Amino acid sequence: MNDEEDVPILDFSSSSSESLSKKLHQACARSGFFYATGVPSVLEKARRARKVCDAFFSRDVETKMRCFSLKKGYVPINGTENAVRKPEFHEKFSCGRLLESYERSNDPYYDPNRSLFFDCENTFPRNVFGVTREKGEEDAFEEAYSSLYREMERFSEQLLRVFAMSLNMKEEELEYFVERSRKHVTNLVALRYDVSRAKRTLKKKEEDEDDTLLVRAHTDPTDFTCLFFDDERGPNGLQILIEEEEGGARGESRWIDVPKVPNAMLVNVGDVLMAWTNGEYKSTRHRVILNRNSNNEEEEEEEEESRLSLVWFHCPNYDALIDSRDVDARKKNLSNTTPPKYAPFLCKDRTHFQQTERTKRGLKDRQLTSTHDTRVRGLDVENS
Ligand SMILES: O=C(O)CCC(=O)C(=O)O
Ligand SMILES: [Fe+2]
Repeated sequence: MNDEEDVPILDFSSSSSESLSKKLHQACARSGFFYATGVPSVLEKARRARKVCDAFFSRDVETKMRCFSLKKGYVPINGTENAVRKPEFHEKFSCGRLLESYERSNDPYYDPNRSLFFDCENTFPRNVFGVTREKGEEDAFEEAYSSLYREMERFSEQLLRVFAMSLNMKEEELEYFVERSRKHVTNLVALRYDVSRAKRTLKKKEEDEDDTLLVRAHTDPTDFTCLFFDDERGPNGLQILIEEEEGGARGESRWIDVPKVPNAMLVNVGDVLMAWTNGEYKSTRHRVILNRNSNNEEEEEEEEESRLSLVWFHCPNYDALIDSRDVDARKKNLSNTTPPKYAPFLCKDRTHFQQTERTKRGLKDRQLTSTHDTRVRGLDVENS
């Protein structure tokens, strides 16, 4: 199997098409990773958001720290603990739901005392501009970032409907996932990895495998995640673990590079959708390796090297019940269902935002991984 089959390209320009839903099913059941094309307005907004992020990250730390916030704002290098993305090699800007104040105050779902998902407001940088060359106009950070956020909310609804179609759900049930995501818990995160720093650290050490990673192997605690990369460099070091199919050598698996596809957005299935589909859709392990050949020596002397990815983490409503039997019961062909592998759970009990609460209670981070542990953490029955 080649990389293009492992990460197929799906055209979303006509989302009602049967062939899209078939291909989506294949992709999600095989590697859980695919590229979405035919989404020009998403890509245009992502390109603008990247520009303002570039402009923001290039500012000095003191300026960036004006919008410091561990949850919704800027986090500098070494600013937080994270078992997956190494804190010493990345800084980030994180943004949550763009709620109107009347929504916050009138709906108990958003009550900050009730949930830690909405207990903090966004903190946007001020006076950051990124020149969009084509039009010669300037974008303010908040405007560009929020407009991608809203576009991703729209695309997510479209995608959730196609997920329902691809699972062969009945016509009248195609809103099943959308309905459970009306008050979604989402984060749009800009991650800037300091590649030069990681390379310098690596040179000074006896390296082991972990030293060559910017992001350790993990699965996402979302229903799905979308990623945007630099047009020229592409996913630059992002790899996914392809497990040998049944009949292949037991336990055999191999890391493959996610191929570069211009004008496309990468999408991957997370743990929540895997549980919802009773394991039919795969939440595949991925990691980011330090691409040591990405700059030649001369350039390295002159230019600091970095890697910027924009990541849309999507989770359904925090009180959504994730129960594969409920999904199965809405399918056209009821005889195709399998006994549930995962105990039903509320979404809020599984997402990694919940780790803040777990840490307070002295519980281990579910994201902690090693190359030898079980493929997906936290979804086992006795744990729920
Ligand atoms: O930055 C990337 O390319 C991947 C990040 C990632 O997988 C994550 O944060 O979950
Ligand atoms: Fe991830």
